Amino acid sequence: MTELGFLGAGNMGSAIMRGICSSDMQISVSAYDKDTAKLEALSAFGVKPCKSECELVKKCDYILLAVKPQVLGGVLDTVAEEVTHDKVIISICAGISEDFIRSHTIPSAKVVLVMPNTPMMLGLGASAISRADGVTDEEFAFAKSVIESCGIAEEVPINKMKEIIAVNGSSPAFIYLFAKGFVDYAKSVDINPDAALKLFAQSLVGSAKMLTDSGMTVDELIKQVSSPGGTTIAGLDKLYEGKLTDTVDECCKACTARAYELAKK
Ligand SMILES: NC(=O)C1=CN([C@@H]2O[C@H](COP(=O)(O)OP(=O)(O)OC[C@H]3O[C@@H](n4cnc5c(N)ncnc54)[C@H](OP(=O)(O)O)[C@@H]3O)[C@@H](O)[C@H]2O)C=CC1
Ligand SMILES: O=C(O)[C@@H]1CCC=N1
Repeated sequence: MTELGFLGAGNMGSAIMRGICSSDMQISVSAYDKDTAKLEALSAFGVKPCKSECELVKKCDYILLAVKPQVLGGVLDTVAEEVTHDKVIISICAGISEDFIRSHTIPSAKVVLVMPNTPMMLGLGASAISRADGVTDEEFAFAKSVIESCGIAEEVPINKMKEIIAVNGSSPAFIYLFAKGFVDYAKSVDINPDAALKLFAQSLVGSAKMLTDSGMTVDELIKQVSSPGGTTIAGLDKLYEGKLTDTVDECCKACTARAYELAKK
């Protein structure tokens, strides 16, 4: 049976493990985390705890790196001797490149890079995925199926894995901040914030479905809501005046710049 192991069982690692363990994938899942309480919680899903990073890497065919980028170099140095040519390393660490992983393990390490997002916790994740040279079609298909156990996955060129972070990895936070603006407004005009949050959240779900399923472009969808002389145009004018799309562009660029900084650590 294929052995998949997780280094790190925090927010993202545990979300992916729960996704796999609730799917019909016939694989053995193991994990190591410094916090043994996290491993105990996952044992209820059938995840086997390991006592060290090295024990995990030694036993597994696929190793999924789910620690913070800032500690990854040290973790890889610890396990480097256990990384062999037949193992596949799947990394979800923001900013981390295949070269970084290879420089801390072996030059020919097989690497799959993934940028997931927190909606994975509900099985509604959106992950960008890419493979470095040397990963076979079969190995890549396996890695993709692991990620797809908790949402959708889209292949992205490997040299765009830092740029994509703003679009799906970090964007849930940007969307939540946007939601906060609407709920705060509702409160300010004496509307129950819980009702407002439900209405705004359902508007997000519905709008997302329109984006993917209506067959219309983003501009056409905006126009469809904007009755001539109506309320939407009045609101949109303020967003254009505030240069919302320029601010989003700056936000994405800052996100990408930080990913390049993390890549150097
Ligand atoms: N959160 C997000 O929205 C996203 C995160 N990512 C990436 O996912 C990765 C994990 O993020 P996230 O799950 O949020 O972080 P968490 O802090 O929730 O999880 C990381 C876990 O790794 C543990 N850990 C630290 N050192 C080791 C070690 N040597 N061996 C094993 N486990 C260790 C941490 O323990 P302790 O807390 O005790 O240090 C923690 O439990 C990051 O690289 C991040 O860039 C990618 C996309 C989205
Ligand atoms: O903020 C971060 O660095 C991680 C990567 C994408 C979302 N969270």
